[in-house]
Amino acid sequence: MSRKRTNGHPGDTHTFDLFDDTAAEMREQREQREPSEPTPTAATEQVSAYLALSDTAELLALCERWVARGWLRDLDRALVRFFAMEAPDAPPLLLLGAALASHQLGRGHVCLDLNATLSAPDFALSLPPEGDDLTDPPPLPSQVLAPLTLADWQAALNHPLLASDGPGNTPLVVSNNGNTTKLYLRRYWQYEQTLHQEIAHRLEAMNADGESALLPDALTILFDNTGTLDWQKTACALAARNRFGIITGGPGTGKTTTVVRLLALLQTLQLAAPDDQPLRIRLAAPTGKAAARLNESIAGQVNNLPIDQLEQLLTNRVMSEDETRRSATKTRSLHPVNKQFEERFNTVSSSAIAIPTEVTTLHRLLGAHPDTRHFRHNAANPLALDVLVIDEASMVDIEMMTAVLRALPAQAQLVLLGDKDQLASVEAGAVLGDLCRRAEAAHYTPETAQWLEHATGQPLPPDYIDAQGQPLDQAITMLRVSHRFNEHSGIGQLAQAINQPSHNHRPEEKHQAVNQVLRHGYPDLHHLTLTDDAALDKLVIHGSPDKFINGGEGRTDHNGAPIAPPTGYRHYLNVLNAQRPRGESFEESADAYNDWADALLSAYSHFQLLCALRKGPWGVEGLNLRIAKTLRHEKLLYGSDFTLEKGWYEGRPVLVTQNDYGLKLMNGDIGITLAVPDPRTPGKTLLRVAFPTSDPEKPIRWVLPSRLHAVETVFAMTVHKSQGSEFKHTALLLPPTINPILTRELVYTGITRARDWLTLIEAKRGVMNEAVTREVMRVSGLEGI
Ligand SMILES: Nc1ncnc2c1ncn2[C@@H]1O[C@H](COP(=O)(O)OP(=O)(O)OP(=O)(O)O)[C@@H](O)[C@H]1O
Repeated sequence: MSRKRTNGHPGDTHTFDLFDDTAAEMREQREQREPSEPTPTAATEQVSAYLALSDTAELLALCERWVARGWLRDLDRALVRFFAMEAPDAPPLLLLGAALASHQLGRGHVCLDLNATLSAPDFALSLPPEGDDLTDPPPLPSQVLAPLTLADWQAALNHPLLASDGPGNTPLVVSNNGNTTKLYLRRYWQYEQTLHQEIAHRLEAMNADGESALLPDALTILFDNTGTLDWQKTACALAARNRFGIITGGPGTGKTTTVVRLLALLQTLQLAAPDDQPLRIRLAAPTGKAAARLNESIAGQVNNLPIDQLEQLLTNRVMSEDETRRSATKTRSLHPVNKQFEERFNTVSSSAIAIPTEVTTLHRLLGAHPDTRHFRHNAANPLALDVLVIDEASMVDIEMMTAVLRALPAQAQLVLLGDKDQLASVEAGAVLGDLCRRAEAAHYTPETAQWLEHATGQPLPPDYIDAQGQPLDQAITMLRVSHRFNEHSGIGQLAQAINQPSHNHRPEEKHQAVNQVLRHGYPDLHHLTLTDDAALDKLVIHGSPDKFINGGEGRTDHNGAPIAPPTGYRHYLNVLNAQRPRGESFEESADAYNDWADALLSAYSHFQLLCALRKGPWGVEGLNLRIAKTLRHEKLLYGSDFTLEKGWYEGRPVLVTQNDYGLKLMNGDIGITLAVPDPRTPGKTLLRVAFPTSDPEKPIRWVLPSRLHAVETVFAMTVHKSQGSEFKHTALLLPPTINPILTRELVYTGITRARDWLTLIEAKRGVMNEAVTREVMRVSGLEGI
């Protein structure tokens, strides 16, 4: 094949004539085909594939076919159409790049990596869509891009109206770094630039707290000397030193525990300075569910803080200084925060060391304007705070993270908490994962190691010290010891085996490690390979406690408290029936109905089935209906097939899928549908959905089903939606065939939702092994900070 081509400069030619001769030949062949000829063969599809690179109309037609198949979004095609209209001389190859770059956003990537796309082109589209029967398929990207080199593609991206390498206002940005080329839509390139700059500025400006003479003593009060390297103490020290910090760790490694101590530490160091007011600290999480969970655990932990000892430390310090110069400080330092401050920041006590206990969502914190991308707080109207802590930061996408950093005052400190190995947000940008790529080996410089040893009294092992460490490395701590799952926990061991990065291990090694855990006979883990429907039905009804050692009896948690055996959905439906209030009037018996709903919601959190897919018999849609029918068969639910599939019925658990500020419901909230007395018709009932609130005065929000527009039944929940939640017994169902969505991150995220019990279900043996050796390819340019 001849490769006559130009470099696509508008001055050179108006058409990008890559493979021109071949394409012309092929077009001719196709035109000669009789209209009555049967459907296209592989050869004629190959013709379309080549034509798409030389002819804009052909490319648009191909995009159309991809959209019809669900491989590309309508949005992506619309963008390309628009570019083709605005710049008719745009090379088709540039337009193809734009379509694929736009498509990556819908799949979580902020840009298109051209090198990666050329080596695995079919990953650039949503292939294969669930349930596609693949008859008459359009050409695949691998067919379209087969003859292309990186240099060809780079040359085609050279179009002054549409693409530049950064400056200007072209809609596309091409970023060349060494041998890699990435194509961005400008907005996302801009987000990355802003994040880079904001984080780099904060890393340059260290906190005065890092120099405080009080730091080592305060850390000694907050952390017992265990004789081993305490990463939680290290995390607190580094976070106090830097204006930007990350604390990452798996489930139960003590992220919340650490951050509560960090807040006490920061407030103590602040009060030791002569002229400072208590810090204004805000806590936030990306979803309502995650915020509620942090709220709960923080409230529990704040009471265990050694506040008296920290206050004593402050008093001693003040007393030891020049009395006259410090007398004012003494009184002010230890003076409780005033009422207004307490109310504004919801601090826990009237102590001077004011620790906030209320967690808000990021949308609320920034002041989201419904239906726009804009927030009330931004660079021109920054947030009024000194410290912002964001939990579950792995779920924050690049757009939201940029909005947060833009709205943060320059002097304010940002601390991100999260599990770097979890699935990233479904929106574009795996910010936490990207920033933590080097967290495993720490890469602390000798200078940081020396400072840490002084602050914490702990020398760092040489493995974590690297003279080439980058500034960002110095602000990240990875917590490495799970306090919830010890070496006797199958959940913990499985998480660890799955989480070994594939580049360190051959797939067979990983399979072996995973299978060893599955076969070991851990008390909290059951591995189920489906051979018939009965086992799955039994699991969702009863939880199959008989499959666990001792029927799940006799286990205790790390604090010695007994763990109840695993349950299925019968558990909450029993509570629904057994504890139904007898009150005739919903209003007069409000407390009784609230207590009932509260007990029911708590019982619901004992079991959750998670799955990977949305569609098909192994996806949320198929499983929801199947489980509802199974529960009806057990006389635990009632309703026709139609009602169970599309309507409302008592016992229906629902998941909120979009924030609704009017109803005060957040994406991720779970509610349960209940029949309560109808105030207008005595003796009759009506359905209302009970949602938990964080308001002790009004613990349940009762909502009429007709007001709920973005909810879905949640007998089965996707792993993506389960992020930020945790269930006593989690059952993770993997479908029988491998699918691009099944990755190590997905399986890890699913199994770490389990608090006490995990049932891992393989619809067909072997899928788990395949899934755990496939990693999400995170494509972004967030590196080198
Ligand atoms: N250093 C420690 N020593 C003993 N127990 C600890 C320690 N740190 C945390 N814990 C306990 O371990 C459990 C998990 O801690 P925590 O909730 O802080 O972890 P986490 O990383 O925030 O968990 P997750 O996000 O998975 O819910 C808690 O019960 C906590 O009291």
